Amino acid sequence: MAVYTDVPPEALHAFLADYDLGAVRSLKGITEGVENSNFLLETERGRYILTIYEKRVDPADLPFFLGLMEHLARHGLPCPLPVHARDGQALRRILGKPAAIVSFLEGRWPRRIEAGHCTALGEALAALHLAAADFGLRRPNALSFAGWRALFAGCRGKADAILPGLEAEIATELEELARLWPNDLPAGVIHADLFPDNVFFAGDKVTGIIDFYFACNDLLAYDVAICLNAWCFEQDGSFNVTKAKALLQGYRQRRPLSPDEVAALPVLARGSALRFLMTRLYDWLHQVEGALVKPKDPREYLRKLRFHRGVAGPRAYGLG
Ligand SMILES: Nc1ncnc2c1ncn2[C@@H]1O[C@H](COP(=O)(O)OP(=O)(O)OP(=O)(O)O)[C@@H](O)[C@H]1O
Ligand SMILES: N[C@@H](CCO)C(=O)O
Repeated sequence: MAVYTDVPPEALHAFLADYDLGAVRSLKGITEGVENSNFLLETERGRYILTIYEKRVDPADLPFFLGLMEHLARHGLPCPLPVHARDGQALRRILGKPAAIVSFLEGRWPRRIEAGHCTALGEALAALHLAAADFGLRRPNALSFAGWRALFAGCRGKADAILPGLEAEIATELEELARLWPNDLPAGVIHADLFPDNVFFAGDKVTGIIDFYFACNDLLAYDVAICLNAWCFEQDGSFNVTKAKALLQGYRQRRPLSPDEVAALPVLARGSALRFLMTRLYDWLHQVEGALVKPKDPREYLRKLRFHRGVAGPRAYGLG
């Protein structure tokens, strides 16, 4: 459930008075998502999403996120287009909190992932990387090594309650990855959280890419590795090489991967698995009493991490 802020009609009317969106038809809270409050807003002009940014998003990052969505949408990517108020600003305030209105995107995220979704996803991801190449703002990845170490420090002495030996395993992994991490691969703006619930489809066609609130500058192939983790494992934990092959083929059709990027995939996939293991572990161990959001299982990402640690090389992902 992600509606943390209640919007009384008077507040909505005062807020919308600064836009050219016509009269309000309805405002409905959207229960999916966890970070922000999202509403489906219908006005005389059409359908929009109103997002109120809650505590976990740093307001200083919002110009990057909104600017990136606008840049990508203007380059033909199916991303939310921020709506500017009459003063020219897309980032405004409602009830004392930062807020923005963006265009509504059609389609549904896939509940059952097929290889065809993975091909289209790969193409869309490569298109995003290419289109973002001339985006002017920068944002370092807060969830890279320093971020992982900070999360780990916050879990010290508690991780083994989830699985005996987990703390030592993470400590070793952090050390190994720091030693193996490639620093000279092509870098640029990445989405960094392109999970199935952030990609809308109509059939096999991508109609929407949302949730840019982890986007940042990092290695482009790291974004591919995030998608391998999020899209190519089955419910029973097995890795589906057909889906991985489809994803990589789709990506490479638009943006070829260099031999060094291919060779680095197992390490990047380990790092990406560790990133989601750490955020999930932290959230699991710091659950707020009475919170409406059920934390996601960190063990899913531990299993993925172990899989990538065990692969002999990039051939495991269907690359010849
Ligand atoms: N532009 C859009 N068009 C259509 N639906 C949208 C759009 N943006 C968001 N939604 C809907 O709102 C839901 C929540 O959005 P989102 O995933 O961005 O929430 P969040 O709380 O910011 O993120 P998180 O997934 O990290 O918790 C989505 O699953 C989708 O149903
Ligand atoms: N996609 C993340 C949560 C939101 O960023 C996860 O599955 O852990």
